[in-house]
Amino acid sequence: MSSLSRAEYGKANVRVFRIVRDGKWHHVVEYNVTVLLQGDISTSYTQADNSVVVATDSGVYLKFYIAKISPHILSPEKFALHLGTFIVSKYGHIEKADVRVEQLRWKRISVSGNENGKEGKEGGEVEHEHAFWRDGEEKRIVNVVVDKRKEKDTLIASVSAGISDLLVLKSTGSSFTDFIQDEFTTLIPVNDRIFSTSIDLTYTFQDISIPLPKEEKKKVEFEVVVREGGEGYKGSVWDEGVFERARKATVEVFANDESASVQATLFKMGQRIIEENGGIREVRYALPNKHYIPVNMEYIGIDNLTPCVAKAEVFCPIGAPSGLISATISRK
Ligand SMILES: O=c1[nH]c(=O)c2[nH]c(=O)[nH]c2[nH]1
Repeated sequence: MSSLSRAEYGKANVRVFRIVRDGKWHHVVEYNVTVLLQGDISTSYTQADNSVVVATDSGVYLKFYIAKISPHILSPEKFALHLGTFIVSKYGHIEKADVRVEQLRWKRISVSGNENGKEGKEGGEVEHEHAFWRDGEEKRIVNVVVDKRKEKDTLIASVSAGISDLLVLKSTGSSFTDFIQDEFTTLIPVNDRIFSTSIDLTYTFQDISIPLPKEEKKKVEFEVVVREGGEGYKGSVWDEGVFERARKATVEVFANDESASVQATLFKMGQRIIEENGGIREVRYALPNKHYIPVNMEYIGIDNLTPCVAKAEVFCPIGAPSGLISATISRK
């Protein structure tokens, strides 16, 4: 005997690009959007009953639709909430929408003079009105789960956000000593080493509750959600500053910390984000320790390791294996 214990489905990685025109001053966002749905859909698996299926293909146009109509499109958190809220309130039998948005990093190109940009200081650089460049593979990540099962007449949304694929490296200011020495230990303790990682950060806000309007339960207006200080609103999920503060805290601690280990630096990063952002209840990092191995060049008659390994100048970056250091830091 067997039974269906969990089911969710949807369309993954729908690519959406949107321009918002403020006269000649354009804003652009590019998102990869994934939405997975749960609800009263089990018969589609167990009885081949497609009458309960919102086709994943429709999911593509639902995303384009909200990208077109949402006044919140430039904020990935609000866009994700708008999309999730719209879906669970439109389809009565869909109880939960799990929305993931990855925002690619398009930044304004700076140019000399002020022909096509905001007025800058004479001879200085100005931001261009409508020209952008991709600033690496880094992504801003948002995960929103909108759930209408938890409480009667209320949608509960959990919101987390963060960063992925932010590659950083420092060439000193990092050591790793005093670790366990036994018959398996080959690593040499060092007071000075390269520290490089690809930052994967997730911070989680307090849950938000969105009251369903009494008369028309099927038609939740997103405006209910964004009303500042609304019921259940306890933090700064709407505050665009959170992302920039969390990013700055992460890279500043990385750069300035005299690191005793990836673990110790990670904890300091998380502590600073919690301290600086009242609406965040939890921070999680996953940091691969990307190894750079000093090269022994004796084979070709060159000394690269004197007076010690820490003074090496030529290194071989290693793709795999890497250490993987992860932790969650929570508000007390
Ligand atoms: O910062 C580090 N933490 C570790 O747990 C570890 N293990 C290792 O081999 N190198 C390092 N570096």
